[in-house]
Amino acid sequence: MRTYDLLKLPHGRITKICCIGAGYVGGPTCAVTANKNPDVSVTVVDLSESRIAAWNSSTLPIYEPGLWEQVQGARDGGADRPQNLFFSTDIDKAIDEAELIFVSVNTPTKTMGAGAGLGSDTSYVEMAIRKIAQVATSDKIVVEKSTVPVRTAETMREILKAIGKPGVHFEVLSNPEFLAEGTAIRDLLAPDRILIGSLLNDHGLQAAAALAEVYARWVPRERIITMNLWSSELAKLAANALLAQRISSINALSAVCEATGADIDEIAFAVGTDSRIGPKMLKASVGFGGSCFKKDVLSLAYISECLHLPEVAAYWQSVVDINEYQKDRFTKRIIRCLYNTLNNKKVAVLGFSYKKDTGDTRESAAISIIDALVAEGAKISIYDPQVLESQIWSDIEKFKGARGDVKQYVTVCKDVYKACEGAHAIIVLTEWDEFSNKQIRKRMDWQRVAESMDRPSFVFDGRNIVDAGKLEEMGFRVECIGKPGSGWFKG
Ligand SMILES: NC(=O)C1=CN([C@@H]2O[C@H](COP(=O)(O)OP(=O)(O)OC[C@H]3O[C@@H](n4cnc5c(N)ncnc54)[C@H](O)[C@@H]3O)[C@@H](O)[C@H]2O)C=CC1
Ligand SMILES: O=C(O)[C@H]1O[C@H](OP(=O)(O)OP(=O)(O)OC[C@H]2O[C@@H](n3ccc(=O)[nH]c3=O)[C@H](O)[C@@H]2O)[C@H](O)[C@@H](O)[C@@H]1O
Repeated sequence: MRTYDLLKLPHGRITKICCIGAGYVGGPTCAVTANKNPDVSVTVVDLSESRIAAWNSSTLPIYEPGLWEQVQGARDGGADRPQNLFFSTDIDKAIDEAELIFVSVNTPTKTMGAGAGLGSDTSYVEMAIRKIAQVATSDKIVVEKSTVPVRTAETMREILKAIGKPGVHFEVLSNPEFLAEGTAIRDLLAPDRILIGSLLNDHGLQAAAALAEVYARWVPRERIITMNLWSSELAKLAANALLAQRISSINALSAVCEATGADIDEIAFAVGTDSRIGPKMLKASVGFGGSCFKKDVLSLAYISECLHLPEVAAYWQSVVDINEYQKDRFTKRIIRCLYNTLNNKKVAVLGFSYKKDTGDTRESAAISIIDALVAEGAKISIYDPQVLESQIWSDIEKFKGARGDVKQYVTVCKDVYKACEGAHAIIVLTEWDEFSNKQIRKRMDWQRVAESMDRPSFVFDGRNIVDAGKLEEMGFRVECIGKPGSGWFKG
């Protein structure tokens, strides 16, 4: 076996990067990497022809503030910079040409077999690894960017060794991604940390150093952390589990607030000023969504179960259980306030994405809440400033509560006023700035909405972004998360 040695890299450093998976992570991370490393060629590949075509067009496949500028600069080049970002479906060529390959494919929750509904489905990762092993004719650094169960790198190493061509050496690194959607570009440009896990032998450390060089072009050295492979893999799951646990904790407290007259925003402020707790990720909500929190917490619970740690598994499972409880509690409150019948009542849903500044709807609380309201016979009109109408219909088709054609019960509106016209209730499910009546600019005209609705007009704020007092002055009855509602004695 030829030994892997960084000095054998052309120019002694990374000059060509390939990224397998042109999704929410692969696209933005590579756009920033290419911008910050103009002398490195970065090719993002995907099985999906339509996704690659979109990345090569002026309508990118995902909405993310600041993404267009990053993509355009490196993809199209200009007078002062080369073209060094490419999107392609020629996976084999990109793999073979690169010295470093990011694996950034999806790792959803398993839907069948052992661990269905809990464990991570690593089949896309394995498919990508097998492809690398089959195609590579020169040494490669293979970087796990996807979030994976701890010790996945061991499986990757085994497959690469078994299938790879004789004399070709692969070094596997873990380099989990911590960006959040909606702030992806900001997070990538100024990350809290870059985490690189490697084997702690010479080859592993050399490969980690090569990857660190790529990031060091824009990330201060002290923020580039290196550690052993397994710690790095587990640290990613741990970070998401702890963040999700904070949200479930504050949401559990919000139930206590609603029963007592305490205010969850005041509680979050009071505890968040303790420097040991800190203020972030303490915003009570209708429940966390997104493609990762639920998936990664369940994955950690399943790993714990497989390691014969049932108490640990139950602990993490409870984070997801509270999240489901929060969505259910909010839905029941809506039904109760609307006099226990929603039959044929128009309900306007403002916001369909799982958080603001993204068009992503994966695991959005809106999906299960609307499903439950449809089951009660409500007529739902949905408005979201970014989610594509086709995406909303594709999510709604999976409804359990629908009777017959779902289009009898649901309409998708391009105009917020049309969505609210004649409604008995408005439900705010995403914290888009325009829904807040606290903002001066770009906000919707709540007075206009008040005049167009049926009475009594309810607002259920699942994000605590409205000023309830002001809306009550306009005649609304307002129910927020973790706060006394309009019906409360305010003494
Ligand atoms: N979405 C997010 O904000 C974050 C996601 N992550 C993790 O990053 C990974 C990727 O997530 P997303 O980018 O959101 O997923 P995504 O679903 O948006 O993108 C994954 C892409 O990989 C492609 N793909 C799958 N198998 C392939 C193969 N064998 N060859 C070529 N292309 C293939 C798919 O067609 C898809 O376009 C996941 O493990 C996720 O947990 C980590 C941090 C943030
Ligand atoms: O692994 C991942 O995919 C990513 O998951 C999250 O990022 P993301 O899901 O994009 O967005 P968050 O801002 O964390 O929000 C997740 C959900 O929690 C909700 N949330 C967030 C914060 C809060 O205080 N309260 C709250 O309800 C959001 O509305 C959203 O539905 C993590 O924040 C990222 O660090 C991580 O990289």
